[in-house]
Amino acid sequence: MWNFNTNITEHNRQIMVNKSVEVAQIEKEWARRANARFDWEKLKDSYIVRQFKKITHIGIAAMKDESKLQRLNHVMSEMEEIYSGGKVCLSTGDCHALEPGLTRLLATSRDYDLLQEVWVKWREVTGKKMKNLYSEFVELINEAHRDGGYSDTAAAWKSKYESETFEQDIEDLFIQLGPLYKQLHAFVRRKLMSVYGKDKFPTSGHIPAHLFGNMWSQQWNSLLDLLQPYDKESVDVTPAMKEQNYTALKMFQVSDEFFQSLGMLKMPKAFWEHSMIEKPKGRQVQCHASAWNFYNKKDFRVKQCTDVTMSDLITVHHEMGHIEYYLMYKDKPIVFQNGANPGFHEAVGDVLALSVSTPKHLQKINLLKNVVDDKESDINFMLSMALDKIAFLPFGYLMDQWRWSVFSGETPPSQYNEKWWQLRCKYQGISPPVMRSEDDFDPGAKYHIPANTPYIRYFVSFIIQFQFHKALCKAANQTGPLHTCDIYRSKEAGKLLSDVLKLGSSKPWEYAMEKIVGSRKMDAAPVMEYFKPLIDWLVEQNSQDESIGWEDECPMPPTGH
Ligand SMILES: O=C(CCC(O)(O)[C@H](Cc1ccccc1)NC(=O)c1ccccc1)N[C@@H](Cc1c[nH]c2ccccc12)C(=O)O
Ligand SMILES: [Zn+2]
Repeated sequence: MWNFNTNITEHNRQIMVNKSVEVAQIEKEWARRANARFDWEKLKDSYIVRQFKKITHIGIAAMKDESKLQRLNHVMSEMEEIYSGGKVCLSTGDCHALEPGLTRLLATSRDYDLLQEVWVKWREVTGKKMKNLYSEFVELINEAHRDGGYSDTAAAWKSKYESETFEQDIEDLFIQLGPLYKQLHAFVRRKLMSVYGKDKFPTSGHIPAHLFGNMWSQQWNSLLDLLQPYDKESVDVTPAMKEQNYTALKMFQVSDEFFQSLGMLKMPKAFWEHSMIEKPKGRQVQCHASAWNFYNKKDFRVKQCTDVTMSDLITVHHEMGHIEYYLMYKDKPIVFQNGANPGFHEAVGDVLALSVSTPKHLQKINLLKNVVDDKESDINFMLSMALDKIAFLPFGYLMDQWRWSVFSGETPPSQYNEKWWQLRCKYQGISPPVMRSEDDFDPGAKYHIPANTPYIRYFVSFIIQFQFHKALCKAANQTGPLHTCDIYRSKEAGKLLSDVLKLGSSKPWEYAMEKIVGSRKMDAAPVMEYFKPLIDWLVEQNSQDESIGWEDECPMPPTGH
């Protein structure tokens, strides 16, 4: 897997596909033995029962027909290759890959037509090319999970949260945070109208999807220079990082130092020796960031095509959070070497990044100079955080709403793109800049769809990371508003977090949640508390805006163009 992802060749694909079939045989045999020899569900020791449960739930390896498993792995590697090889040639003559070229263009250009060309062409060279592969993939992966005892793939994915009410809980959280998103959406829409002209916006209230500075409109922090309400030093420290000749290595060292300041574990030698932290020249790699566990208690790696930007500094913390979790549970039985639930694994690094992002912390590490502590600076900062964390919520929610409907059969291949845009228009209040059809396959333009990586974990993470942040700030004796808290150097906060990370998946996640935050439920209150001053400010800013919100249905995109 590592070799294929860091050097995509036919040779490495063959090895990877064959290897995964071989590993599946072993997992299947162990699961068979466990079930044949023990009536383990009736055992009294819940710790033992839990281990048996993990041994017998082996994912797609359960596929009975080996040649179908071979085909499934091949189809997945083909989709990943299409995505990672995606290149877009613009009418300017320049050709770019997603990272860093298209990402930089989308983040910095304010040219409506150029942004639209990048948005359309990326979808042509990725999603459009994998539509048939994806429908074959859905059939095969559903068969694999049915062989494993689940009704479909969605049921297998949801089972990781071990909760009958999981879907309802998620929906409740999304509804609870909807008004906050609507306020932010109205504020951003008004500003973008003043930049691009009202005539570029549909009367339905939607915002054209290519104007957010992000390929998927999932995080809007690249728009901060347009949106920052008060003229103060920008909290986007990308210029300072470039000025100080930051390198990818320096960014990882900054993150490593933060973890150590909490008394948490530093990166082992192998991490610094084997990680791929920059895009290599001369070979095709999967640039989407990821953190790898080689299950030998020594070898842990990050693969990231790091760009020297603040956004990537945050992603560095995200990936290091995965590695920190690996290190914390490395001495647990293999079956427990996982997050308490997938959302926990995604939250670790982001929790630290909430502290790193504060102006006072950025000043501590010399990336901001004359930080003033006044209301206007506060609003600027909270807006920048909302463009990352609040803007993300509907996207984090809808990705698997779409996939669950596909796996369950509710959305057939003939409606893949229609269903996708229904959700995008309804939940995000965005619209496609040009006509879409079923020849397109826009979900495939987002890494996690061809990579078959579940996504609701990020929605869960964006909620629980604020619960963790609040609890760690209390442990660090941080008084003052939640959004100003920086847990840097707090050994108490570090211990509170470490003690839970060490559990891995050996205890139900509600137990782990209770150990950190004192309650067993996901709760949006800390998110609301963190953004409270901004919410009041946005409501006041939007009070003249008669049209908060948008119609459920997608508008007709402009013709011509
Ligand atoms: O996809 C990622 C980061 C990649 C990952 O670290 O989550 C990576 C994805 C992956 C999963 C499986 C195979 C290959 C890649 N996940 C891991 O590396 C990972 C590690 C341990 C356990 C589970 C997943 N972030 C999401 C959204 C996101 C969440 N937090 C963020 C912070 C900053 C920027 C983006 C995000 C995105 O880009 O849409
Ligand atoms: Zn992650």
